[in-house]
Amino acid sequence: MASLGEAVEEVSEVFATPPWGDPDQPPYLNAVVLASGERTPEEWLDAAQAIENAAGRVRDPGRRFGPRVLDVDIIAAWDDAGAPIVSDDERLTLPHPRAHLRAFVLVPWSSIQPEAVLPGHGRIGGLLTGPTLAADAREVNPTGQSLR
Ligand SMILES: Nc1ncnc2c1ncn2[C@@H]1O[C@H](COP(=O)(O)OP(=O)(O)OP(=O)(O)O)[C@@H](O)[C@H]1O
Ligand SMILES: Nc1nc2c(c(=O)[nH]1)N=C(CO)CN2
Repeated sequence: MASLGEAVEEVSEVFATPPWGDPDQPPYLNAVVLASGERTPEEWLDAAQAIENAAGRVRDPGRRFGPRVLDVDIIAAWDDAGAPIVSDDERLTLPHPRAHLRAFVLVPWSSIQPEAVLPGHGRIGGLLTGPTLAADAREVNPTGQSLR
């Protein structure tokens, strides 16, 4: 967080979440950060990966959704005019291709920006109360902890 400095606008509290995609691992701790600034989306990804590397992130190619010490994803980005940035690039896909399936992303995001829209998928409140995610959302629990 300190490395993002004044770019940070809002930070959700930390939520305890059941592991998604690979159940044989402990619960995760997830939070969402809203940030702004002059960085391009690729520069935000560079910053995210630098934070992961500094935390000692090691990738296990045999375990796609396995445990990790820290994972920082770019969920969505908007240009200066407020238009969503869309990218099919493998290095940076925007919006994040699995964000709409993940209560562990949408519940923390909703807690700091309840009216937010995930580009291409609609209001996050609608996603969270829909048939796919409502049950998952009930298992995302606030911890009272803060990243700040
Ligand atoms: N929106 C994005 N945010 C973060 N990484 C992305 C994004 N789009 C593509 N990538 C690429 O995905 C690669 C794998 O990232 P990572 O290891 O964090 O995936 P993961 O966290 O295991 O899975 P997931 O992407 O489903 O959360 C990164 O090297 C990065 O270049
Ligand atoms: N609850 C939860 N599950 C996950 C998470 C995560 O951040 N939270 N990240 C993953 C890697 O993409 C795989 N599964």
